[in-house]
Amino acid sequence: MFRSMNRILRWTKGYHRRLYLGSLCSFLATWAAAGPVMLAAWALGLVIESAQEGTALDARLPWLCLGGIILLIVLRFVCAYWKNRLQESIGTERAAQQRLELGDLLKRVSLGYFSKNNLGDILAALTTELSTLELQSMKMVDAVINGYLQVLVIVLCMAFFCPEAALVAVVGVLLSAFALRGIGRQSARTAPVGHRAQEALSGAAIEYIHGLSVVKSFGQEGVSSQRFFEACRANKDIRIKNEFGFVPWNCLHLFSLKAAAVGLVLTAGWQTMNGTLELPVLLMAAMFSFTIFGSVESINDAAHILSVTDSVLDRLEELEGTELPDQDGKDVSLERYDICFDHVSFGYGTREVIHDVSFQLPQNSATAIVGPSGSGKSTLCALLARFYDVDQGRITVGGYDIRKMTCDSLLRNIAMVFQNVYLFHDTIRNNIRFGRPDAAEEDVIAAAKTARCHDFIMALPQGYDTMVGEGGSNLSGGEKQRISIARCLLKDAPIIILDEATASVDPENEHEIQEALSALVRGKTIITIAHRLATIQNADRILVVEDGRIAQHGTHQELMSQEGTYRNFIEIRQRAEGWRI
Ligand SMILES: Nc1ncnc2c1ncn2[C@@H]1O[C@H](COP(=O)(O)OP(=O)(O)OP(=O)(O)O)[C@@H](O)[C@H]1O
Repeated sequence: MFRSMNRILRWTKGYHRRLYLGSLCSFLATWAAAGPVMLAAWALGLVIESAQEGTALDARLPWLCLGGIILLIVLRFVCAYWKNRLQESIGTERAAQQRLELGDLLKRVSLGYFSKNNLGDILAALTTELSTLELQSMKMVDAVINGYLQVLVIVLCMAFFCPEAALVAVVGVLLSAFALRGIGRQSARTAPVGHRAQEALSGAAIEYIHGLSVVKSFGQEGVSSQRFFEACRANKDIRIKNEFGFVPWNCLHLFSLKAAAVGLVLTAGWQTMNGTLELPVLLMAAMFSFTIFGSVESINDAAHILSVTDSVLDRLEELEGTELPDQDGKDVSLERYDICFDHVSFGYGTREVIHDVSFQLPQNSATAIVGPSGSGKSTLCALLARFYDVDQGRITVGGYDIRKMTCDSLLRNIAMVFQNVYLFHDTIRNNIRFGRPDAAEEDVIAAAKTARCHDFIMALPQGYDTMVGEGGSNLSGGEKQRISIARCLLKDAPIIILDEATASVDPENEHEIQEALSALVRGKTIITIAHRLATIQNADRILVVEDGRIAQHGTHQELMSQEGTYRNFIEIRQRAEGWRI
C-alpha cells in the first residue's frame, strides 16, 4: 500500500506543497471535529466528579466549554475549506495535464501502433482509467496519510495517560494492517483482470457503435451485437467475483478497528475503576477513540483503490514509454521539395508489401500512381508522410532523409486530401482553420471560395458557424471533400498527396471538386493516387505499382507506346476488375 502511495505522490510531482498543506488541514479538521465531543466528555467527567465529591463546580466551566466548542467548530470549517481548496482539484489538474501529454504523444506515434494496440485500450486509459486516478488519488492520499497520523497521535496520547489501553489499540491497529495487506494483495490480483475486462468492453462498445449502420442495413442485430453484450456480461461477472474476494478481508479490517476502539475504552474503564485513571480522561478517550477509529475506516477503501490506481499507473507508464519514431529527429526547414525513394522496402508486421522500390519525383512535378487494388499505392504515400517508417532503404525530401526530421517539421510541408474525409465535431470555420490555426477570417473565406465551398456554407442557416457532426456526418461526401481541400489550401504546403475519390459523386460535385483541386495543386509537388483518366494523362509522370513494385514508369505517351500492363490497363480499363481509374 505504501508503495502505491509513493507512486501517487510521484504522479502528483509539482503539487506536493498543496498536497501536504491540504493533509495538515485535513488532520486539524478531524481533531477539530473530535474536539467538541472531547470537551463535552471532559466537562461531564468534572460534573460527575464534583457531584461524587460534593464540591462546587467552577462557574466559568460552562462558558469555557461553550467558547471552546464554538472555536473548534469554526476551526473545523476553516480547515475543511482549505483542505478542499488546496487538495481536491490536484487529481483533476494532473489528469487533465496528462491527457494533454498523452494526446500529444498519440499524435506522434507511428500509425502501426494503432494496428498493434486495441483502440478500446487506449480510449479506456485516457478516459475511465485516468478518471479513477483523477477522482480517487487525493481521497486515498488523505485517507492514508491522515488516517495513520490520527491513529499514531491517539496511541501516543493514550500511552501517556494509560499505556495498557494504548497497547490494546496497537494490537487492533496491527490486526487491521494485516487485513489491509490482504485487501491490497487481493486488489493487486484482481485489478488487472478488471482493467482487461473494462478495455474489452470499451473496444466492443466502439465497434458496436461504429458498425451500427452496417448492422441495420444487414438486419443482423442479433449476431453483431453479441460481442458487445458478451463483453458487458463478462465485465459484470468479473467485477462481482472481484468484490466477493474482498469480503472476508473487509470484515476483518472493520472488526479490528472497532475492536481496537472498544478494547481501548474497556481497558481505560478498568483502569478508572482501579483508580489509576481519572474519570474525565476516560470519557474523553472513549469519545475520542470512536471518532478517530471511525475516520480511519476509510483506509479500507484506500487499500482497494490503491491497487487499482497502481494498475492504472502501470498502464499510463506503458503508454508514456511508447517509442516515438521521431524522438531523435531534427526540426528541419526544407529548401527543396524533390522526393526520392531509394530502395525502399516495408511490411506491416512480418508481411512485406513494398519491395525494393526506387523512384525520383522532381520539385513542382505532378505524379500519378496507378495500380490494382492492394498493390501498395496508399502505403507508398503513408511512408512519404512518415505514418510508418521504412524497413529498408530511405526516403528523402529536398535531399534530407525524412527519418532524421521530426514528424512535425516534415508534415509542415505536406498537405493530404483523403478519399474518406474526416471532419471534427466543431464549426465549419474551425474545420477549415485546422489547416492553419492562426489564419485570419478573410483567409478562411478566401480558401473556402477557392475550394468552391463558400456558397454552400453561406446557404446553411449558421454559415461558417454551423457545427459539423462527428466525422462530418451532416454533410455530403462532395461537401466534405471540398472543405478538406479548403483546409489544405489554407495550409499552403509545397507537397500535396491526393487520393482521388473513387466513390461516384454527381457530375456537378465532380466538376466543383476538380476545380478546387486544380487551385490546390498549382505550382506544387503533387502525388496523386489517380483513378480518373484525365488526371493520369495530364500527369508529368506515371508510376505503375504492381504487387509492391514499380512495374513501369513514364509519361502517358511513353507508357502507351510500350507493351505492358499500363497499356493493357488503359485499353481494358472499363472491364478490368480490381483496377481503379
Ligand atoms: N494497416 C495495415 N495493416 C496490415 N496490412 C495492411 C495495412 N494497410 C494495408 N495493408 C496491406 O498492404 C497491402 C497494400 O495496401 P495499400 O492500401 O497500400 O494498397 P492500395 O494499392 O492503396 O489499395 P487500394 O487501391 O485498394 O486502396 C495490401 O495487401 C493490404 O492488405
